[in-house]
Order: sequence, then structure tokens, then C-alpha cells
Amino acid sequence: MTTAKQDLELVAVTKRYGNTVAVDAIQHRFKPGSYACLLGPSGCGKSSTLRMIAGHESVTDGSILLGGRDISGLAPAQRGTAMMFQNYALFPHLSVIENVAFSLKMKGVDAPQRRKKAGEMLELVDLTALSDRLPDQLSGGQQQRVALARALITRPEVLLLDEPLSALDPFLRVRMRSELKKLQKELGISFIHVTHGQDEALALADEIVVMNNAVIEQAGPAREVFNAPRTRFVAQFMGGHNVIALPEGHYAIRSDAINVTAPEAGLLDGCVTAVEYQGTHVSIISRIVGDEEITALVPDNLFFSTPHHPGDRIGLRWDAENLHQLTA
Ligand SMILES: Nc1ncnc2c1ncn2[C@@H]1O[C@H](COP(=O)(O)OP(=O)(O)OP(=O)(O)O)[C@@H](O)[C@H]1O
Repeated sequence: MTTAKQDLELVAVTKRYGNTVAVDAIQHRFKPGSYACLLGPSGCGKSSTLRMIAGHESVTDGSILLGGRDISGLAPAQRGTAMMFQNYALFPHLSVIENVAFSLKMKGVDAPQRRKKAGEMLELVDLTALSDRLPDQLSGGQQQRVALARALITRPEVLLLDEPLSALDPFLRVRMRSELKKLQKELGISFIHVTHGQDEALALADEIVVMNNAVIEQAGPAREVFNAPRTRFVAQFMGGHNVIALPEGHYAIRSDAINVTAPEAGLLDGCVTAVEYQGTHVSIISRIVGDEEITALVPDNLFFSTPHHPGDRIGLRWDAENLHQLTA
């Protein structure tokens, strides 16, 4: 398997469909050998971005560079990228091993070589025993591994995954996501994974690229994007944050960084509107001045030592270092 270490760079990449601007001059450098998640709500332009990188969609403006080489005008098979699709797109009449070997057949590789290479890929995804089955004789998770093997046989430098876990049930989704992460580390190539699930992105990504309305709102290591959102959108989309208006501006603060005190001991007073038990934590929602709501996430033992109920007056405190000023 290739271990080439090449940057993938998007230079002012734009996609327009008629009058719709799906991707608006985005600029980003994906580090080699890292797991990146393109995260954002439906319609923000993440699939269009991925399809342009893959070559399944033309670039309206700008360019895509892999290792400094402009690949924007190349056919998908010539780019050094491979795509794994949402619905896996397996050929129903071909066996597992034939599906995996398909692209080699198109390249004119002879049958014994194809079988050997496809066999290696099936071993990598732990499917050797099912080589001769047809796709409809496989579970969703197994079909996904076939699709992975089929994409990886081309030895891409960058593997592109479009919502690869969305067709799986929640249990399998969690299992497959750790397999994807492990595979990426083993292969050492870059994965770019499109998802609209923030928990999926947090679990998988070395780097999260948050898109909204055709632009990149924020990009950085997963922990940084979660912990220090720069815009109201990122704070709300990542979840687990409050946006507070203070005289100096708007700030994001994690719900678990808000401490609940007696009313006179807080920086702000609140009136409890709801209490939700969440197992390890209890979420206390209170209304503050200006009718804004603040959620405090309190460890369950702390909550039950001094329980609060809807209608109670409470104080809310935080350490200034946990406030992150928002730019928009
Ligand atoms: N072939 C197309 N023709 C016209 N408009 C399109 C086409 N494909 C996408 N769009 C529009 O471009 C915008 C971005 O779409 P895109 O599929 O990239 O978003 P997305 O973030 O991947 O959304 P989702 O999570 O729903 O797949 C949307 O407004 C969409 O309606």
C-alpha cells in the first residue's frame, strides 16, 4: 500500500449549479496522512466539495492540488484519489472479489494478478471468507467493507468517503467508525470523510472542517473546534455550548463549564425552566435576563447532593478562561 505523503490543497474552489453557489471560493490544505471530516448541515456544499476533489463534478473556479500538482482537470482514475459512495454502489451480479478487482480489470491487469491484489485487499478488510458471495448475500457492514476494499485497490493517496456510515444501524455505525479510523492509521493515507453528524466527526477526525452556506466556517483539530468555536453557528452546530451575550460581546461557553450556585453567589441569576437527567450528568436549563436560556451540565452526584427544580432561582458562574469570544 502506498504511503505517499502529499498535501491536498483547495485553492479558491467554487462550484456553481446555474444560479446556485454550492461552494464559494473555499481555501484549505488537508495535511497528509490525516483523517479529516467535512462537517455541516444538509445543503452546505460538502458533497459538492468531495465530488470535485474526486473528479465526479467539475470545478467552476479555482483549483485542486495534490502534492502541488493541479488535478482539477484530470479524470477521476488519474488523480490519486478514490471515492467510497454512500450506497456503496456495488455491482450486484459480480462476486465480492470481482467487485474489488473491477478497476484492475478496466486497466487491463491480467486475471491472476487481479485475483492476488483483490485477495490482499479483502484480507485487509477481513472479508477473505466471503470472497465468492454476491453483494446481496452480505450484511450492510460487510458491503461497506467491500466498497472500502474496492476503493483502496487503486492505491489512492486520498480516500474520499461520502457519508459512509449513514446506511448502517447505530450499533454497527459505532463499530465501523472505529474500523475506519484504525484502517486509516494502518494505511497512513489521508481520509476525507463527509458527515453531518458532529459526534461522528469528533470520534473520527484529526481535523474537522466545518462548512455552512457554501463556505468553511472553521477548521482545526477536533478538540479545538469543539472547545473553542469561533462563530455562533459552529458553537450551536457542534453542540454542548451556550452562547452568552455579555457587554463586551458574544461568547461561547461549554455547558459543562457552567457552575450552578446559590442565587447571590453567581455572575448571573437564572430561573430553572427544565431539569433533564442524562445518566452521568444532569442538564439544568435556566432562563436569564433577556429571556435567553443557559444550559448547565452538572455531574449527577453533584446535582443530587443539592437538587434543583423548575421554578428555583439559581446563580450561574464560570471561569473567564472558558469563555470563547465569537467573531460572528
Ligand atoms: N446537480 C445539482 N444541480 C443543482 N444544484 C445542486 C446540485 N447538486 C447540489 N446542488 C445544490 O448545491 C448546494 C450544495 O449541495 P451539496 O450536495 O454539496 O450539499 P451537502 O452539504 O452535501 O448536503 P447533504 O448533506 O444534504 O448531501 C445545495 O443547495 C444543493 O441543492
